[in-house]
Amino acid sequence: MPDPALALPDDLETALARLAGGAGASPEAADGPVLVASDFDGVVARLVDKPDESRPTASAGAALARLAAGSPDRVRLALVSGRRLDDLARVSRVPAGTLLVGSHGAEQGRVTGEGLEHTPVALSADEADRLENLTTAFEEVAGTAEGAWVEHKPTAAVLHVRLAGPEDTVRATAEAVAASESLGLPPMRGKDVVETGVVATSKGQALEALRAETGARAVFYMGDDVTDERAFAVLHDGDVSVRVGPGETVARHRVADPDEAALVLTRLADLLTGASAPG
Ligand SMILES: O=P(O)(O)OC[C@H]1O[C@H](O[C@H]2O[C@H](CO)[C@@H](O)[C@H](O)[C@H]2O)[C@H](O)[C@@H](O)[C@@H]1O
Repeated sequence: MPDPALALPDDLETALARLAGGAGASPEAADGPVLVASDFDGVVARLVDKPDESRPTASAGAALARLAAGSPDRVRLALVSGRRLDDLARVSRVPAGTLLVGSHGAEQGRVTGEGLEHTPVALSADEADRLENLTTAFEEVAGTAEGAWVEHKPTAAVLHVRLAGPEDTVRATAEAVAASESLGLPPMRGKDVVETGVVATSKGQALEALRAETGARAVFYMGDDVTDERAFAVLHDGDVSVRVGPGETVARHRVADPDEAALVLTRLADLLTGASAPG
């Protein structure tokens, strides 16, 4: 159960009710489910030092389970993450029926009763070469900064500096950015990470693909990082976008942290599954 002391801003409550087809919904908004899509780290799960140890907050996990169990005519659930897909399925523990996007859009899959269903990414020979060179460069950088380490993904390498000291962080980050650019690959700056991929993707493209796949009549998206801005940017009137935490955003709404994000998911579960949280 979310903290009963928490409350959502009135304009966000109104937007969620409209999205669900309640007060203020337009008459033509009758067909198709609502796609409820969310980022994972920093939203469904609090940020932690070791990505392997991330888990959904209890309230967010409960709300996701209710949304996944909702009628597919009314709601479809998706997580859209920078994590590799198999890692996202493992740490998020979302139930069958949930659609998953990993590696910022480079990987797509779904959770079924048998586990994760997806087609592994196939890199071209050129992409595989570039990934190997990039990974080698990032490993060299990490080797010079105590606490830094490299996460390996099917289409990207990530330099993590959350556990490095301030000076090492600045230097290693600059070196990883320079190494990426020297290979002709645009680096992404996330929260205590530099992430560089060899396949052009974005969470915005991924969200548009999910909208088409699910035949959604409206889309909800919530995220906390710069990569989520690409997803907010593809939303339009009738959709709902929520930024979690500080930072410039094009999202229409903002909540403070994962506790408030869990409250948003709980409200959506109340509205879209027609049942209140078990008390
Ligand atoms: O798109 P997201 O689901 O938000 O994933 C973005 C990155 O998340 C992970 O890193 C972040 O979370 C870690 C665990 O809390 C934290 O230690 C790290 O500093 C954060 O940047 C993940 O490891 C990355 O691969 C994702 O791209």
